[in-house]
Amino acid sequence: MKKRQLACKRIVVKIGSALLTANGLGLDRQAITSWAKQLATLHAQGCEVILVSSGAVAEGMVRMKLSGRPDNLPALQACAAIGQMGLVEAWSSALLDHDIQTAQVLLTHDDLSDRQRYLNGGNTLRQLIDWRVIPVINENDTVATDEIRFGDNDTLGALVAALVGADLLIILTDQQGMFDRDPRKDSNATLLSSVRAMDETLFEMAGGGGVLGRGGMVTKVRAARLAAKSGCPTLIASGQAEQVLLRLIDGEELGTLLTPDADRLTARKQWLAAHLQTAGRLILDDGAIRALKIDKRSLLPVGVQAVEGAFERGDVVECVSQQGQRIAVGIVNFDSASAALVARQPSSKITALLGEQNSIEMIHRDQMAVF
Ligand SMILES: Nc1ncnc2c1ncn2[C@@H]1O[C@H](COP(=O)(O)OP(=O)(O)O)[C@@H](O)[C@H]1O
Ligand SMILES: N[C@@H](CCC(=O)OP(=O)(O)O)C(=O)O
Repeated sequence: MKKRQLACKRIVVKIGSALLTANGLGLDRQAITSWAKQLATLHAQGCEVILVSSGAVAEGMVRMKLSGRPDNLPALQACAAIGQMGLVEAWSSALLDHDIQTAQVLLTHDDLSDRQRYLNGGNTLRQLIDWRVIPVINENDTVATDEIRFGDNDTLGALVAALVGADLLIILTDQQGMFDRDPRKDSNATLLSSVRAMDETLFEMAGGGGVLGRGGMVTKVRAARLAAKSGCPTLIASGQAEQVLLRLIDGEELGTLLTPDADRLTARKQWLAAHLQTAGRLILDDGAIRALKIDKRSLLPVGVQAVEGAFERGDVVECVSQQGQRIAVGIVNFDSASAALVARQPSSKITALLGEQNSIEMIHRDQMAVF
């Protein structure tokens, strides 16, 4: 059997409302048990898994015995708050059966567009991953208004994949994958096996969602394009297919693969180069250059000899050798004054110098492009 070659050390798995909520009858606990078992197998194989799970509103509706989705915002948000309890409880107990801890992470669009909160969110997720915890992420529906909401969790999944530098985004839904037209409307629709995420014609084939889902295939294509910009491929597949996650990770040609045009490193470099102006420079010693170029590690303050320019936490800075040779660019975790204070200092001294910090790295590996 032909197999796909996919990197899958760090994966984001998004499970949609249409799939999770057993046709509007509340959470499908049997399905959750099955996905949790597959996630546990991947976890045991050393995979780092981040889950983006919808279903709060649908579960809230069932708990409140509502026959339809509320059409006013406070009722919708209240439903999400009620249902989110059931959602995290279901995932937490299903994964705990495999001795895996979970963490609830609720995000809004604002959290990921503000550079400080973007960095904090990324650092927290990385800490959870390092502790081998599976984060269970959803939109923070109780505070999200139209201006700040993602609306669908496909977009959230893609932004999380970019945030943590995932190797792969898997979107599980109620169809076998992406078809050349909506299979719900046309039984002659053909399943696409592999496409370029940036192919514009995909939008002509992607339709809207069902009663329970929010975005349909359009938001999944948009999500795949967002993920592709950070070099991450997306798989869209049926959550109902037997052992779907294990088979996808094994490379079986299930569902639809949406491929990025550039690999992760190139994409990250392009993104850093295109979107952000460098605001300052860090002069590195030889040990730090070796750590970045050969050991592929994060940049620690101890290897920074000097700090040039005025920058804020979250700005992009250039890392250069003492001879001025460009080594890397990346998003810095300290402002220039703090960076100057901790430069040349061991990590153990950082809290004493700056107080409790969200991160002790000057630039995290995931936020850096090395030349
Ligand atoms: N080209 C297409 N291929 C597959 N599904 C499509 C396509 N266009 C529209 N859809 C619809 O998208 C739906 C899945 O999206 P959605 O209802 O938002 O689910 P989810 O909650 O899983 O995100 C499918 O049930 C299908 O009707
Ligand atoms: N945040 C919402 C999910 C939004 C939603 O349904 O998105 P999707 O699964 O992409 O169709 C909830 O938990 O109900």
